[in-house]
Amino acid sequence: MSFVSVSGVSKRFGTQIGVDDVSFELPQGDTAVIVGANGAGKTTLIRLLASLARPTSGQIEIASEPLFDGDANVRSRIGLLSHETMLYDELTARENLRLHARLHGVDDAVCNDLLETVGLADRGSERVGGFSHGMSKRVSLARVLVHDPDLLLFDEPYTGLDQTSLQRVATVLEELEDRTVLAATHDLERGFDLADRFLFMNDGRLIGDIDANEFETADDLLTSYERFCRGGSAAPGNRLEDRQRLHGGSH
Ligand SMILES: Nc1ncnc2c1ncn2[C@@H]1O[C@H](COP(=O)(O)OP(=O)(O)OP(=O)(O)O)[C@@H](O)[C@H]1O
Repeated sequence: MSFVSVSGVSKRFGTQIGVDDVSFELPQGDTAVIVGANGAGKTTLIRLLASLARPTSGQIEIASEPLFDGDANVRSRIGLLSHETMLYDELTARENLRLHARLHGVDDAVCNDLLETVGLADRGSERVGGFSHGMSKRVSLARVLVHDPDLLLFDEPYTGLDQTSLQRVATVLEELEDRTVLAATHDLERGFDLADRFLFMNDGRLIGDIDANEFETADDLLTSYERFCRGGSAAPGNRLEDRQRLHGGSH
């Protein structure tokens, strides 16, 4: 059964199209990775699912509840990791997590566990304002996990990270196996390690929705990405002729 249902969703900014008539279903526990060139609509789609923006048209349902104009509690089942850290610089890492835990009525104890998970157990008493980008991102990731959301949204989770933070973030994301995850990334190699499915976007449109098993290697994914997202040509799909095209006719 679908946990996320996106049906005919468009988002316009005046005459500018952000997302154009996008539809897909995501079953509970699946991870879909959104790929596409700059301006393809990835962030806009993530923001719509996080209910930070309202679609111009179309419907979004989470756990069979409408995301807009329905029970607002559905929003507490969503966690977003975006470009903004959503942290208070003047508070310590642990205080930031505790504040979020209290807002969601979650026991504080989880905060220390999550600092451990993101590799910052020994830095929890330091002000976040003094942290590097990578460390702040790791605290943000811990914050997103505090209330144990059912749907996790990640917008470019790997961008600008040092190797230690990159490795840690990648490991945490790969271990979220039972969660429903939608992640937008330009990092095709890490996206390949994460995805059950790939959503290819171009000019706001969903031009392909492909099972990760269709790609044997990250290079296969890159080839398709170059062909469909950069070239902006025909949409890949799950039909046999598309598969043959994606794999150069070898399957
Ligand atoms: N607030 C806004 N006002 C006007 N246009 C916007 C706004 N937000 C996004 N857009 C436009 O919508 C389109 C999709 O943008 P979006 O940021 O979703 O793309 P993206 O795939 O996330 O790109 P990137 O990889 O560069 O982050 C772009 O043409 C962008 O200029």
